[in-house]
This record gives sequence, C-alpha cells and structure tokens, in this order.
Amino acid sequence: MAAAVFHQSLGTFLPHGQANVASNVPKLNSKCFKVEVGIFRKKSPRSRNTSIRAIQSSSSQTSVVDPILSPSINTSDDSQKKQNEAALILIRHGESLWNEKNLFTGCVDVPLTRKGVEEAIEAGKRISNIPVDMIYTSSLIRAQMTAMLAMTQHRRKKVPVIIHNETEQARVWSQIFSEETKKQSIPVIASWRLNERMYGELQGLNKQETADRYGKEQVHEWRRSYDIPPPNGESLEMCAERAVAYFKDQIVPQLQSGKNVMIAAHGNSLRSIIMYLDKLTSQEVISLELSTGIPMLYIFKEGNFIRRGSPAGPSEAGVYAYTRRLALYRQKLDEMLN
Ligand SMILES: O=C(O)[C@@H](CO)OP(=O)(O)O
Repeated sequence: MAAAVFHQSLGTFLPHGQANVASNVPKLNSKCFKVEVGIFRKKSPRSRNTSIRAIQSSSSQTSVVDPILSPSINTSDDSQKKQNEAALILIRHGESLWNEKNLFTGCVDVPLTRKGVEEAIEAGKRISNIPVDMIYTSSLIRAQMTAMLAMTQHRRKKVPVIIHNETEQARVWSQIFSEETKKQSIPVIASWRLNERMYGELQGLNKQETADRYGKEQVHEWRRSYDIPPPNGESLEMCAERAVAYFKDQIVPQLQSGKNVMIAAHGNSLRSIIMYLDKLTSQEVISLELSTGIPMLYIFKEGNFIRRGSPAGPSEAGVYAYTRRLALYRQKLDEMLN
C-alpha cells in the first residue's frame, strides 16, 4: 500500500517522495513552540460516498459541497478557482482554567474549564451545518480542545485527525491505510504562529492584582493597545506579524483552492487576523473583543472576505446569513441525514 504525504501548502496529498515536506517546515524565530505540517493519506478520487455524490451533483462547481471528496477540486485549475467560494470559520477557545482564575495566560498551555468545554460544544452546534475540510489550531491545548469538541457536533461526522510531522517517525507512524477512513477524516494542522500573544512577564499574574499594582490605565495599555508590548512580551502588532503571515501563507491558499477552513485560536491571534480580514485600523482593533464560544463565519469569494457572522447572535439562525451555496449544502445534509 503506497503512502501519500499531506502537503501543507498545497493542502493536498502527494505520493511519498514527491512532496518535500521538510522544505516546507518554517523556521521558528521566537519564543513559542512547535513546527507544523504533516502527513496524511491521499484520497481516492474513485471511491466516493454515494450520499456525498448527491450533494456534489447539485452544486458541482462550488467548494461548499464538501470538496475534500470532490474529484473536481484541483489547485492548479484556474477556472475552478474563479468559481470557488469557501467558508472560513474562526473560533476563539472556550474558557480556560486561567481565564476562570483571571490570570494572564498568553503562551502558557492550560486546558479548558468545564464551562469552556460546554462553550466549545455550543460553538460546534452553531457551525454544525457548515462544511469543514481543514482545521487549523494553535499549538495550545485550549484551542485544540475547542476544535475537537466543536467537531463532535458536526453533522457530517468526519473525524478530525491531528497531523504529526515533528519528526519523520511521527510522520510515518501516523499514516492511515484505509481509503474510506481517509475520506471521513479532516486534517488538523497545529501551528504556534496562531498561539495567543506572548504576554511576557505578565504570564501567570492575576489581572486584577496587576491593575492594583501598576494602575488600571497601564494594564489596559498592555492588554489592548496595538503596539505597546507588555514587559518582555508581544504587542498585538508583533502577534499580528506572525499570525497574519501564517494566515496569508498557509491558510489563504487553501481557501483559494476551495477548501472550507476552520481556525480555532485565541483572543489576540484572532483579533489580529480579523483586523486583516475586516481591514480595521490600529485604532479600531483596540475596541474589538471576542467572546468565547461564538464562532464567526466569513465567505472567501473572488479574493475578498465577506463577513457573514455576528459575534452577538443568540442562535445559529441569528448568527449567520447563509449564502445560497451554504443553504444548499445544509438542505442536502437534511435530506441525507433525516
Ligand atoms: O490572558 C490572556 O492570554 C488573554 C486572553 O485571555 O488576555 P487578554 O484578555 O488580556 O487579551
């Protein structure tokens, strides 16, 4: 059985030997952790799931029809690109144990609270009818838990599979040898570049006690100014440099090729990405606050990001104005699953 390698920048599977994955591993240039990319196995264009074929036949040229199974998706096909639209879902992780304790967290890797688990599940319900072909998370467990818990609610019931490419052995040992299983999997790529901003010497300190000690204004400046870093930490601008660069280099090409993408990350890494998507100024981003458990939906179409989700809506219907294609996808899911 021939293995195939998941090629991160192409977002597809190449026969082992053709994909120089090592050259794709970015150099780490600062504080926090892990490398990204990994292996996965190539899907077979021939063996398709019948029920999915029903969806494809209704809307064969669009990306929202579960392109991971669609043989027509080809990253080098320009005409395909022009017609594609893709969904982009952003989720801030649910409440963590340090959110609960009101501690500066940054790159410290703490898990979700029970409430955070429930928020992640609730977020998953809101996006359960939106197709997801690839998942990106930070390297931190709170974002990864959120992504995984959210996907337990997804109606397509594909299984998120974390891509491991830290070493050749990790890559080889995590191969999947069933075509059917691969088709029912969603690659999950973790990158430290999506981590929360590094909070420097504030990490682990209590937010209220820090405000009492250094003054409310000073702490507010550390927390919400655009270009003033906390002591030995990252400003939002510095966080944006690596998070937005990663978004442009790694994630936008997937959207361009028609893949529907979910990103589970953090208050500040997502604020910096939203600043880029919504073309916010450094003044405007200061007042942008993201709630936990409220996913946001963007549609990527003809090179533009169109915001469809409001962070404030109380229910799925209130949150998203579906595009025609998303509505069609949902209708087909209803027919398939009910
Ligand atoms: O502590 C942190 O890492 C972040 C997010 O919880 O805090 P802030 O609200 O200051 O961005």
